[in-house]
Amino acid sequence: MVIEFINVTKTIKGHKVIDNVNVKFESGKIIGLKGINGSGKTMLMRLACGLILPSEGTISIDGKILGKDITFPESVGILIENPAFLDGYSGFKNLKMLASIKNEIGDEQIRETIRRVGLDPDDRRPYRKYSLGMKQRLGIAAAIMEKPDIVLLDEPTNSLDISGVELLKDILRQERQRGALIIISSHDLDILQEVSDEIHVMERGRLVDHIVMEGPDKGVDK
Ligand SMILES: Nc1ncnc2c1ncn2[C@@H]1O[C@H](COP(=O)(O)OP(=O)(O)OP(=O)(O)O)[C@@H](O)[C@H]1O
Repeated sequence: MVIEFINVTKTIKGHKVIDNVNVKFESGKIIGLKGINGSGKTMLMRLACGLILPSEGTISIDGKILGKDITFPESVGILIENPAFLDGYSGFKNLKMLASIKNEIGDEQIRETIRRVGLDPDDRRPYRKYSLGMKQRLGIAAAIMEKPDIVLLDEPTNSLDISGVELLKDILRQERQRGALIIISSHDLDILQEVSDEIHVMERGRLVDHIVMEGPDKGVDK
């Protein structure tokens, strides 16, 4: 699986929020996007999954151009900004509703994913009673439950406590092992350095630096 951006620019209300980006992301890697607030990380992720289309240039998934050959990537899990869950439903019921769209996974896989993010599948409390960290964990669960080829996580460490961050790091490594292409954004360089195989630094809608990480844990050594 390859996502390729060629000369991609996105202009919103006369403002270049993404400015001539050329980049290739490949399966089996954790790609970190680093940048301050407003640098364009969320926009890049929205573009990568077809939620918005470029004003100029092309984005392709395995050679198929988004907005032309395909509307969305076939298999993608997304956590971008606040996950949209139903307040009155439990975590399990929310995930079950989302899973019913594709109808690819059963109850046990949903329960297993809820456990993976450190929540209790038998917790009957409605989503509105969840803490911020629990909401974030459920959002991560929704993104990975169907074992998608592409996993996009925008600031996944937001609201997570230390144990949540550790859990997320394990999940990211397991997802890479499975062969997924994972893109995560963060303003926290330490976390990105720990898990990423590559880090792209964004500034004012541009990719200004590309760091390839090395180490026993990194995909580049495999
Ligand atoms: N709906 C919109 N209309 C106009 N400009 C927008 C809109 N949404 C975002 N922008 C602008 O796009 C730029 C990139 O925003 P983006 O949300 O991608 O940044 P980010 O790196 O994800 O920041 P953060 O860390 O704050 O989430 C910013 O300058 C922002 O003001």
